[in-house]
Amino acid sequence: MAASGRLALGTLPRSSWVRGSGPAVLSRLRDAALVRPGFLSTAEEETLSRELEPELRRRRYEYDHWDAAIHGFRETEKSRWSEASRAILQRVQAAAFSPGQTLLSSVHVLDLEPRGYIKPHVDSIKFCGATIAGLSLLSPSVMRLVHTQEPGEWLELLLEPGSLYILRGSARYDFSHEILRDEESFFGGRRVPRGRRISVICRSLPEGMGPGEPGQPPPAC
Ligand SMILES: O=C(O)CCC(=O)C(=O)O
Ligand SMILES: [Fe+2]
Ligand SMILES: [Mn+2]
Repeated sequence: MAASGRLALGTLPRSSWVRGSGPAVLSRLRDAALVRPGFLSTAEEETLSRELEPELRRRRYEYDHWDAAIHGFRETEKSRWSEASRAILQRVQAAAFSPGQTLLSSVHVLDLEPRGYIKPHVDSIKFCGATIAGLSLLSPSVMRLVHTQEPGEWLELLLEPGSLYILRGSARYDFSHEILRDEESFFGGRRVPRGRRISVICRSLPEGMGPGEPGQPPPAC
């Protein structure tokens, strides 16, 4: 049963979802890089994918931008949501953001095809604030964080469908993040085969920028 399966997830240790180069980085990022497996019920996953599918299907997958961080993707910035999806996004906001943080008014929806992947990057500090929170749908994937100054320091997050990840503070500013391509998609010794993955990403505005001010962020963050 899906419901009992989801409950059981809560009893598994953090090491089932988060691996790292060592205990120091694991402990330092304990509150900065989080995964909440089973954050979405299967009904909520279906609500989101049903709503997103028609909008995504109108777009083409993009490839081969030599300087682009993301390959094999299509995306949209969505600001109008059904009531059911708004309730889900409110749960994300409550789980990931503090009451003082303002969110970008549109939510970033990214559809990676099975061969699609995201190269290491740090989200623009000009357009995105301290917190990034993402829901994963359809396919599991592995997100790797690598310290931008100390490449030996890394963390890997196993992102199952229905999970929520949160990157904030040091994990967001001092570490790059990437989504591994299918050939490299392992969580420790465990192969994590990549299929099509949709992510729904909420971000805070840079501190001191109001939601209605000029200089709204461009789609790519
Ligand atoms: O798909 C994700 O969860 C992350 C996407 C990402 O890193 C980005 O758009 O900057
Ligand atoms: Fe990113
Ligand atoms: Mn982006």
